[in-house]
Amino acid sequence: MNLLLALGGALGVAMHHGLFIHGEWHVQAPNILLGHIVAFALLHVFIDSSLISLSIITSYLFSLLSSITIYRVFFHPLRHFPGPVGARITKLWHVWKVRDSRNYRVLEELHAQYGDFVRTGPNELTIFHPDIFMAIDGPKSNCIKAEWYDLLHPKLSLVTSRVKETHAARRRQWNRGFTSKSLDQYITKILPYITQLEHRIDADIQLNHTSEITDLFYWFGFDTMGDFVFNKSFDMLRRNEWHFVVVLLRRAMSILGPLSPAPWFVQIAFKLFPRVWILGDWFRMVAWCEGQMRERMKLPENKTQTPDVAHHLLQAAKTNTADWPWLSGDSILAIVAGSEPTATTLIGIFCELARSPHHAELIYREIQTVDVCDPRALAKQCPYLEAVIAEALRVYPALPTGGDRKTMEEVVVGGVRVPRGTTVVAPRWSIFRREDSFTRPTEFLPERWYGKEEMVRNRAAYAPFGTGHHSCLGRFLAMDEMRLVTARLVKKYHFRMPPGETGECVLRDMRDQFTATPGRLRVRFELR
Ligand code: HEM
Repeated sequence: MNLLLALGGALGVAMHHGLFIHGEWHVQAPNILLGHIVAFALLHVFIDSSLISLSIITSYLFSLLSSITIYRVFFHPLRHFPGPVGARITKLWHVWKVRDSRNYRVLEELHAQYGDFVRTGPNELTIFHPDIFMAIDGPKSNCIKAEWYDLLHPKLSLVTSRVKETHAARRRQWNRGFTSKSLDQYITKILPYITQLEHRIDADIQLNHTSEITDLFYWFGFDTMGDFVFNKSFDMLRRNEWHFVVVLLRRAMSILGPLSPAPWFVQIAFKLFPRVWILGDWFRMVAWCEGQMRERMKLPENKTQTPDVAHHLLQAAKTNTADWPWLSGDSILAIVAGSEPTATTLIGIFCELARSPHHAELIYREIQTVDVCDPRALAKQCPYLEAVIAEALRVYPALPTGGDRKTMEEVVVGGVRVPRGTTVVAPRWSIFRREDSFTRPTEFLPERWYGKEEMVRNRAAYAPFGTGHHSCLGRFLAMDEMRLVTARLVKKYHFRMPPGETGECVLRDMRDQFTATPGRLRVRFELR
């Protein structure tokens, strides 16, 4: 018996030092879990005494977990970095802390307590230093996307692609859909949705209703992206109701709030329980998107129609079947990447304009002589509008904490050495609110981007669209959308908070699910 117990213990240590300590295991997590369950069951069958088999299993698990804990606390290359003890041992600590999907708040508290470099996981550092964006994504960086991006594994997509060369090749394909010629063509696609948005607001005014602007901006974001990706709008603005697939998508995304800190947990949930609870929503949504892309592939090309983002990807897939597996992952992530961040920023802009109408009046003065359907003219001639958008991107970051990277060699940030193989988190929420980088950082002050530039003390601390080879591909499209929507609505309406509303709940109730989900905003519109 004692020998068997010792063997169980030795196997636990051997599994840790011989296997688990090397490389990544998150994708295999479901198989590891199943493998252990099967091995334990077999042990139980082959050893007559349940007491002996249970003792061996306990001894194995105890020594495996103890070995992991001792290594992580006392011998890990990150052991000298400060951070909560629980976080050093397991990411389950973090999962528990963000069970209400407020990771940006958890990290902000850790920042206040431990400083600019915090060990937030056994192998993870959260870095609040303003140089971090350039260090992990700048031209000299060798960092890759971290384990989190295996979310869709084995599906392929540009956003989740972790191999540098594969990502670069796919990004070249995508770039064809974002040339300046394409962007000009997209304007004709965006404008009808702004008209539909106005119709919704006009209907609210006629009925003397307050507008649910959160819903309206989400509908706008998803309708336009539906058109850009499937050549088919979700039609929510026109129908005045949520589309079931968008509801499924948003419900499924909510799982990323609590589970994002532990990618292995996500793998287990998605692979072992695909039909359980909101996970089923994810798979139904994926199946729907795949169906849309298949239908679209069958349609003959319509030469008179304005090409959209997916047009270029589909053209490539028609001649090269190797591109096929990319299409469904890319379509889903383009919908998510393109609609939610734009909606979040628009909600932030209109929350601030409704709260302090003088911002809207300054924009109104600027747009008097400008064509509000021409984003190029707006960009050139309306610096205050640009400043309002820039400040909204800072105060309402669309990716508050998401975007983890992994160092492939030692990286130095602000004089601190970050070891090779570390997962690095760069939380925009906190970095965009650094006192040493922005004067009065928690206030919405567009003048810091126009007129009072000295209020931006360190430009490196601002990267709302990311930077370098992993930066946002749709940033120019997003900027055009935000310019057009803001200018058109400011030109047509006065707006204010309804009685009893302050707009505070937009940030107070914001959830962090990789992309931000702001709290509810209601605005009272009147025709000018
Ligand atoms: C205000 C609006 C937007 C903001 C703030 C924003 C921000 C970002 C950020 C920070 C990233 C880097 C994510 C990461 O590190 O994983 C990103 C990536 C990306 N964004 Fe956006 N985005 C916006 C709108 C859009 C739009 C309209 C599209 C259109 C399709 C888009 C498409 C993408 C794509 C494809 C990527 C992945 C790029 C890559 O991995 O190479 N985004 N975005």
